[in-house]
Amino acid sequence: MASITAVARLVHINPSSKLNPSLVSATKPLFTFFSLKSSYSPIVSSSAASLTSSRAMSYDKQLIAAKKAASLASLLCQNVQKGLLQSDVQSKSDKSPVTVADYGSQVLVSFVLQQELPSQAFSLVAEEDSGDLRKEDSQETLQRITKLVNDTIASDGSYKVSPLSESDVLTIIDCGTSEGGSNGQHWVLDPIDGTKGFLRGDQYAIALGLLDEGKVVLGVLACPNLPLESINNKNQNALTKSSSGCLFYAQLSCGTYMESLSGSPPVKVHVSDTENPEEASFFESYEAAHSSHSLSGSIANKLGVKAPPVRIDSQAKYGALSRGDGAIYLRFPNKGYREKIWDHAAGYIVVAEAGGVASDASGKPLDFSKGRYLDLDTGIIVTNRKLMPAVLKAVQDSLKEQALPSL
Ligand SMILES: Nc1ncnc2c1ncn2[C@@H]1O[C@H](COP(=O)(O)OS(=O)(=O)O)[C@@H](OP(=O)(O)O)[C@H]1O
Ligand SMILES: [Mg+2]
Ligand SMILES: [Mg+2]
Ligand SMILES: [Mg+2]
Repeated sequence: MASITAVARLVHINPSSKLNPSLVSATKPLFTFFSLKSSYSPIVSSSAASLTSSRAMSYDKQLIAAKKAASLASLLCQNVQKGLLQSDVQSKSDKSPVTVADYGSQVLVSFVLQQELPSQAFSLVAEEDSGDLRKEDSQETLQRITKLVNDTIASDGSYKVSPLSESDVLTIIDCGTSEGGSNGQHWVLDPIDGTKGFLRGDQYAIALGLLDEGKVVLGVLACPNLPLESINNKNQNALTKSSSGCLFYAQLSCGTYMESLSGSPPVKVHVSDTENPEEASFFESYEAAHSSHSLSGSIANKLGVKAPPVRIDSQAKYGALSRGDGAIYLRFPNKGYREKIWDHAAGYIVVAEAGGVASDASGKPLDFSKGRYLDLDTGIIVTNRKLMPAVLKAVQDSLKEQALPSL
């Protein structure tokens, strides 16, 4: 009952009335015209773009809500990063780190989306769950998250709600357990992508996407430590300059825009249009455990790429690629690793709407309709249309060589 009351209060419905059906996992489209969007293809051709442009306004409200949610979550993350305490970091059962900011960001995004879109069905596929926070020894951490969230909501001032209780916070975190899929609309959230980068004081992103009938139709990437200037390998010292951070956003058939997190006017961005692999610099994960640096090195050699790789954490790589800081993003996790949709959904549409393309190593487009995981062959390649055939060939040749027994 406590959870029903908590969530009911969030959307201003009478707690004594029946639970708003819109709060239960959404599987049906709200309006019939959403289902007409099935013509969307991850590689947006100009004809597909013109076919859908008359309906592209459909996600405007969701975009405004998503930008607000990601911006507020960024504030919380920036405050935590400034004064990171050891007790703010815990280890999840898979040994990956999670911080009070990951949880706080997830609560804020879920809260803002429900506040801003009260009449819409709400389904959220998000990285974090409340399991560890419900353990006895997490009481202090939960208190800290609750205070961080309440302080951030109060500092924003737009929501006249009483402060969230710890139980509200746990309930809201668990709004993120949706399985997603190919029916209806689902938000997809990585509350902090690049937690290791966040802990190092480096790059991280709040990554929020929206799926409609299994396709990504909207994405917002807040990158609080990414400068507005290019971070291409000639300008890597831009990464050490203080900056207000970047907000990238994209809506199906409407292009990709970037503005500063402090609210500068948006600029339309486009991926690099280079056709010459020798001029193309590439991005890869900072963490070698997340993506084979030797394999991408071999691919870059085959392509004749001259510049050294730019290694930064998180989907900030997709943001940087969308504005042409580099031309290729290569990602090759260890065999057996399953990619999650929240690690790519927002970044994917930010790049696709800026004119880029993404595929797995076999050339198949990324498929976000299969639930919480992406089903892929071997790795992820993101680049512009002109370079994709050559990059794909170099990837496949390198993978074949790697599979050969060494003499
Ligand atoms: N073993 C392994 N292989 C591949 N990927 C993994 C692995 N472990 C984790 N992750 C996921 O990587 C997410 C961080 O993104 P990046 O790899 O782009 O960042 S980094 O440069 O490596 O820091 C990171 O996202 P967050 O957990 O949100 O930080 C993970 O989902
Ligand atoms: Mg992630
Ligand atoms: Mg994360
Ligand atoms: Mg994580």
